[in-house]
Amino acid sequence: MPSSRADTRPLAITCGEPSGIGPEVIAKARTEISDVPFFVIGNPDHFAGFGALMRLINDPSEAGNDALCILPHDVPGPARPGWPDRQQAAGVISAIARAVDLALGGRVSGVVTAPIHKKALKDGADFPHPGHTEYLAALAGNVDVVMMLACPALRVVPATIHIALDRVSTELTPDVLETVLRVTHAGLRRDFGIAAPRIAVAGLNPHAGEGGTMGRQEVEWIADLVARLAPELGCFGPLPADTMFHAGARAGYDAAVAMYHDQALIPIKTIDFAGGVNVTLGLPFIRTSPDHGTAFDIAGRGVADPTSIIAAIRMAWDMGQLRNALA
Ligand SMILES: NC(=O)C1=CN([C@@H]2O[C@H](COP(=O)(O)OP(=O)(O)OC[C@H]3O[C@@H](n4cnc5c(N)ncnc54)[C@H](O)[C@@H]3O)[C@@H](O)[C@H]2O)C=CC1
Ligand SMILES: NCC(=O)COP(=O)(O)O
Repeated sequence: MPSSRADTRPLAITCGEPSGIGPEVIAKARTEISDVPFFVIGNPDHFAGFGALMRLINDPSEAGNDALCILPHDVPGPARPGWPDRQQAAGVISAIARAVDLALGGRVSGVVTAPIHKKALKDGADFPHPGHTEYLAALAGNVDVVMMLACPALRVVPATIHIALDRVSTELTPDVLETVLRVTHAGLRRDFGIAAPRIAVAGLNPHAGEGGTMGRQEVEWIADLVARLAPELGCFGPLPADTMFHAGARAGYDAAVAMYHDQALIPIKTIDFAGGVNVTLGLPFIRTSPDHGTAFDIAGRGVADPTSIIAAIRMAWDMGQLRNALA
């Protein structure tokens, strides 16, 4: 029988890159959200000066809505806006691992990650992953995950994520695409409450290959794969990517699966950069993130817009309530 009780566990927010806009937007989010308990894993010094009342906690159970609650974590040194410190990289990474431990242990209702600077983590701590998505999948036991970017007007999934363009056509295989479609379908049902998702699949090549004249993947395997999975997963395509994101086309699907990073992220960041949320589907816990990065060019100026992290916090919270209600 579905549970009628709310999930009252707080969300854990990871500090992300201290010299980016993460601390500022987290603090701003706290001043605007009064109905979601959350706490940050990070160095309290990095969150001072952004207008939020702060309270240090020793355990997630002490988190509330009254202040920006901080679970202190060893991310040493001051934050210098726009200038990442190599000595902070290990702490930024271990804060993510700590949040995952709390989530896997059932101590928090979900994890929201503030932006990391991938190169700073590589330079400072030889971070072997291209982003959170891949790191979280590894921490969770190498599960199959997909990256979804979601806003009220559009949900998109890149089938390949942080790889160079010249690797896309070899790394995009039938197995990869089938897994992405399955994880996307399951995520739409579980976390977005869509009973029978419709998933539009983009072609890889211009005009979805134009019958094989502009690329062969569509006629050689993508169309057959999509057709085979259609009865089970509600997928259709491949569609020409250049014409599947206008408003009329978007009305025909619940999510679009694109073949590579920019094919998916350009439309959503154009439509709703402020309100987009990055959500990882397939993990054994909830994870969301703002769609933007560390924005070094504006860090420390007080002008960062918290809309995306607010949407990320609300989405994680709502997903937690939905999962709890259905448990
Ligand atoms: N979830 C994550 O950890 C993400 C991390 N990144 C990382 O962030 C770093 C910088 O990436 P960029 O491509 O420069 O993208 P970015 O999103 O950091 O910045 C792009 C442009 O948007 C502006 N902008 C971004 N967020 C804003 C906000 N909240 N308010 C006002 N203006 C905002 C910036 O000032 C900049 O002009 C890279 O290392 C990238 O990998 C990027 C996206 C997500
Ligand atoms: N372009 C999206 C991005 O970089 C976020 O990636 P992740 O860190 O959430 O895997």
